[in-house]
Formats: sequence, C-alpha cells, structure tokens
Amino acid sequence: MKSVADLGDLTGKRVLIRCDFNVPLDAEKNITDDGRIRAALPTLTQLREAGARIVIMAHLGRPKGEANPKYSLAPVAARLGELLGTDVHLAADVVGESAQATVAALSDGEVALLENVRYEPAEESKDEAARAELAAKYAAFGDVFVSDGFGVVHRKQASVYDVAKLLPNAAGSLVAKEVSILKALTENPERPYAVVLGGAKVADKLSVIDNLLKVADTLVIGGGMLFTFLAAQGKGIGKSLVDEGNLETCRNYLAEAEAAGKRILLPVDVRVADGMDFGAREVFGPVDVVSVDAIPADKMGLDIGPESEVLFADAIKAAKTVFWNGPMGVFEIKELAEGTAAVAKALTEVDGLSVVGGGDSAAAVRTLGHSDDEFGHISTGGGASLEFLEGKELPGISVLEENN
Ligand SMILES: Nc1ncnc2c1ncn2[C@@H]1O[C@H](COP(=O)(O)OP(=O)(O)OP(=O)(O)O)[C@@H](O)[C@H]1O
Ligand SMILES: O=C(O)[C@H](O)COP(=O)(O)O
Repeated sequence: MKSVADLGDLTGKRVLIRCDFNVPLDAEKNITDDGRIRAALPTLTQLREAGARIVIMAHLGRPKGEANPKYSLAPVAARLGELLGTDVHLAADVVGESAQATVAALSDGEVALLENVRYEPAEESKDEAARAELAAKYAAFGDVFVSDGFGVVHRKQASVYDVAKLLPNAAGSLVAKEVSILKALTENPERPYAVVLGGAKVADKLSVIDNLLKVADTLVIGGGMLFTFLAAQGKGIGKSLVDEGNLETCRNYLAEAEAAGKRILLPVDVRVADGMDFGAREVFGPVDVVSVDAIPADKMGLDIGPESEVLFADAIKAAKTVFWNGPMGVFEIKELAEGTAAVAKALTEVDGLSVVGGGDSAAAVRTLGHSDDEFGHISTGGGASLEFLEGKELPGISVLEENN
C-alpha cells in the first residue's frame, strides 16, 4: 500500500478520501462518541497542510439506498468542523448537483463532505456494473483517492473498493496504523488468547466465529448473539434478538469447539425486561436477573447477568491476549450497562495485550468512564477488525495493494 506522502505534491489537487464516520447518535442527533471522527484527524490535517482540496465520502447507519434525513451526515459535518477548526461544506446529495457544486467551489485546504454514500442504491449493490458506474461518479470528484475508513475496509462497496481502481490511491495513516497493530495480533498472539463477542450485528458476527475458533483459545459470547446460541441449545429465549437461520451453525460451532479443545463460554444468567425504546433510552418494566434456563416467554434478554459477569471477567483476566468487539448488553440504557461495564473493567486488568474494536464498543468503554490508555489499543473497526483477525482478505485493503 502506498502512503499519502507517496502521492507526491498535493497542492491544489482534489483528494477524494473514504472515512468511517459511522458514529453513535442519541435521539436528538447528538454524537455520543466522536472517536471515529477524531481518528480521522491526522490524515485530514496532513492533507489540509499539503494544500489539498478534500472531498470526504462516508456513511452513517444503514439507510438502504434511500435518502433519509434520519441518516444525514449533518451532525458529523458540524463536529468535524469543530475539531478541524474550519467549515466542513456538507453537500445535500452524494453525486448530484449539490455535490458537484460543493466540490467545484473548494479552495486549497478546504473540506467538503458528500452526503451519506448509502443514500445511493448502487453503493452497497452486489451488481458490479452498478457499483462501478457509481464509483466513476465519485472518481470524477478527485485526482487521487485515499482510503482511511478502516471500519469499512471489509465491505466491497463502491466508495471503499470500486473507486480505488479508478484513481491513483494510498492508505491513510489510520488504515496503516490499524493494519500494523492488528497484524501483530494475528501473527503471534501470546496465549491464552480470548476473543469476546457481543453487539447487535448478529448475522455478521456469527459468520466470523468459524475462523476465530481456529485462532483463539476461548470465545466469550454475550450481547445480542448469545440468544441464538441459547436457542440452538433448545432453551427458551422469550422475545430476545435471534437469528433463526443460524441455529444449526451455532450447534456446529459448539461441537467444533469441543472437538478442538477450545472453549465457547456462554452466560449462565441474563438480565431481562418487557422491552425497550432504544431512541428514548428507556427500558420497559423491571429489569430481572434470570437463569439462562428460565427466560420467560414474554421477556427480552438485554444484558448478561451478575454471575456471568464474574465468569466472563475471570476468563478475560486469565488470558494474555484479549480482543473484544460488541457490548454485552444495551449499555446505552443505564440499567442495562452492568455486563458491558464488567467486561470493560476486566479488559483493563489483563496482564498482557487488550484490544477493543468497534464504534459502539469504543463508545461503551469511554461512556463507562475509561480512558483510551487503559487498553492496549482501541480499534475503530468492529466487523473490519474481526475479519482481519480471522485472517480474511479485506477488499478495501487488497484493492489498494493490487491497484498501484
Ligand atoms: N441483548 C441485546 N439485544 C439488543 N441489542 C443489544 C444487545 N446487546 C447489545 N446490543 C446492542 O448492540 C449494539 C452494538 O452492536 P454492534 O454489533 O454494532 O457493535 P460494534 O461492533 O462495537 O459497533 P460497529 O459495528 O458500529 O463497529 C449496541 O448499540 C447495543 O445496545
Ligand atoms: O460500524 C461499522 O462497523 C462500520 O461503519 C461498518 O458499518 P456496517 O456494518 O453497517 O457496514
């Protein structure tokens, strides 16, 4: 991969850059953790100082190919402007008239942000020709392309993958740094090596377990995906999050782990309630602790329980290398943050290397009062870092290596 310095003199050049600004927002659209925006500052500052005209592509959430103000990058433009100390010109569309005018009006050192690239149906399309057509419209906004959104390099999408084939390209300093730190984890992790998984992207995360079982000694499972494992074991899970299509997969994982002498650690108790309103940060009914064998049919599992906190913390502290992605429960709601808090604390006590990955996981450790330096590394990548650790080829990285 080339670096930004390898791109030569960038004075007056239009630099098209992919960032990962998929930050958590509250119901009033306040950014609750700006870690991913801060992580982009070194490259953006480097480009501004070089006199480049910067055109940023980014996504927020999963608007599924339609413009939707709920997913506008407006809060990101405002925060980025504050952090950079300059106006960030937000286009009203992705590649339309507003975007074209915004890019054309840039002076040296100025910054434009295109609206959420996932407003464009072709951005995430499986149809290569559709993606290539959109990528050509992005490429028309730049003389060179810089890839700095580490959190999305696992996605074969127009603004991450296809556009890199059309322009001279380089990896930004965030991508370079993440790759070098995570590489150390894949090459020679000190053992025992534990991977802790949670969060809400259940289907995505279940699919990485197969390969993680080959590299890690222990897998600790909390968050939304734990209920698919419990259901696979024939337990009742009430109204909890579940991926019905993956029950057999989970049964296979449990069998594979046993055959390989690996450990998949599941909770023994969970916190349940009647339901929740995520936007309002409100849980319905009392929060009760129940055994995983006795989850009532009308309840929703929203965190691991206190006995599991101890079990998980002990497993984490016994490891020499720990990678954690995905909160243990709906930590954004105070009553449901205990499990995540216990895991975060255990990671700070690891006698070895502890790495936290993912936008929401990083947000969790910070909102729970931890500072970044209590961990070995906080990666901006959730799914991206997991796939990297699996040993998978990441399209957003390999495209840079192959098209230089
Ligand atoms: N039992 C549960 N039921 C529903 N949601 C849950 C549960 N446990 C955790 N979550 C939610 O999971 C979300 C984070 O999941 P995600 O998989 O996106 O994590 P991440 O990988 O850190 O973030 P990102 O993918 O953005 O990098 C949090 O908002 C949290 O509220
Ligand atoms: O939050 C993330 O992990 C990245 O921004 C990628 O988002 P995605 O899982 O919606 O592709």
